Amino acid sequence: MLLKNAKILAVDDDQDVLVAVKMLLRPEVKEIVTEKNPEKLLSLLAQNQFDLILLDMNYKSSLNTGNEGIFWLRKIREVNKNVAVIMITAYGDIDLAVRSVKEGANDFVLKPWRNEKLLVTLEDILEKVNDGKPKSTKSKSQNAEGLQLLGESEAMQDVLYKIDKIAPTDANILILGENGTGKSEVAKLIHQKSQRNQNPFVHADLGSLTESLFESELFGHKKGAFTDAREDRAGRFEAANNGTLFLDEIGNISLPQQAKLLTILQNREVIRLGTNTPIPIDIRLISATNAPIKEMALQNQYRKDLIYRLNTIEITLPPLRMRADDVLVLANYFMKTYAEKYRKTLFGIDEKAKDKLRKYAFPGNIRELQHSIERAVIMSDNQEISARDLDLNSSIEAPVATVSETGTLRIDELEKSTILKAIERHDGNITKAARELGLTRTALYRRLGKYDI
Ligand SMILES: Nc1ncnc2c1ncn2[C@@H]1O[C@H](COP(=O)(O)OP(=O)(O)OP(=O)(O)O)[C@@H](O)[C@H]1O
Repeated sequence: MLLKNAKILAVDDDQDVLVAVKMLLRPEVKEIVTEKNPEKLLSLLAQNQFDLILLDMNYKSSLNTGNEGIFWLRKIREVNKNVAVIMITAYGDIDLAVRSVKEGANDFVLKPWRNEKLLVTLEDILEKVNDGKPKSTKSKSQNAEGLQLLGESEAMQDVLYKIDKIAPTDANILILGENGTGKSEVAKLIHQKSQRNQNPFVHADLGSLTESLFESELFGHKKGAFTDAREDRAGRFEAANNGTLFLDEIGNISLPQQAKLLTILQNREVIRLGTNTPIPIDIRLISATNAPIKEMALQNQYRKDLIYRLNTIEITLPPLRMRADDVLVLANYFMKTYAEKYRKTLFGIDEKAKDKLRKYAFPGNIRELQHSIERAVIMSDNQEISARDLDLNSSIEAPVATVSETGTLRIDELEKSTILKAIERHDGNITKAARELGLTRTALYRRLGKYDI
């Protein structure tokens, strides 16, 4: 169906939103009806044949949890399975919005929206509903540049869907997840799907910066500002101007560093070391950490105001052991990639090897799986990877064994014991232990510090 033939209902208790929708849609559609009170939804549906409903997720009169939106969505679906429903939501409710799509909404738009974007969304949905194509817009995992984020598990599909929705906005994003879960890949994908994709994507690993290097790396310096400053140099913030700055390992910085970072983010300008001239910066900020920064904030180890700045939208990447559906998908993908690299003729993974992979807890997550499969491909003499080719640390098979009485995974314990065993196996050789764990040496050293090993 074409937008100009559509009859649309907009329900929102914010009169300003309704006026804006009316002004935008009146010249574009056959009819636009607006309603402030969601209680009137059902009678409106009984009297009219709407093609599409724009439905707010929050109504001020009731609890502000967004659940009212889902409540009304269900009511609509009880009486009409076909009408297209687009939820209107704020950044803070994005998880609920993703849930609403599972509950039968066709899509959601984030407030405040760009008018052209809203019109395109409406056109797309109306066209799909009319064509009888699947109602919800399932996420594509690959972008134009070919960066591939695989994952068929529900958790990963949610993440991919969220990425599609938030990438075009300029909102700051905080990515949480254990090591090797794909945080850097997600950051790159968001950049590539954003409107800044023609501009730089700059990665700054804060975990590997010493106290003295922190400022000059991030903010730049003037020649002579300190002993080693042999020439003027732009920092990562400047390098990322008009593009995206990815601050990795954001949980690993000291309180004074947090304060400096916060100032830059608030002022949106940097001052190179050794100068007094502020340089304006226009960046989209993506940060990532495997540290529990919200808990750290409760113990005053992390600044709440910085978390607030970094975190307009949060994406949590689940550990691989919680995404059983993805293990074999990823394993097959890595097998093909490495078979090509090492010129091996491999057609698959045999049943015993699959079983071994399914049972293993993967403390190093996707990175560990990737390294294990690379090794297996090199080791393999047959046309399939066999269990023998997979050198997994059998002592940490069966993740159930690590579940505590409260039902939560004791990840730290699991991680610590895995590290200790790897170091023991390699007679204290950190490089070899790091390789086995699928970590960089720096990352392993950080963990040694963390666990007092
Ligand atoms: N969904 C995915 N599909 C395919 N490959 C993936 C996926 N996620 C991660 N990878 C691969 O797994 C490896 C680890 O990913 P990445 O470096 O993004 O993890 P990370 O969470 O940033 O790790 P760290 O916290 O240690 O920096 C990379 O080689 C990446 O290409």
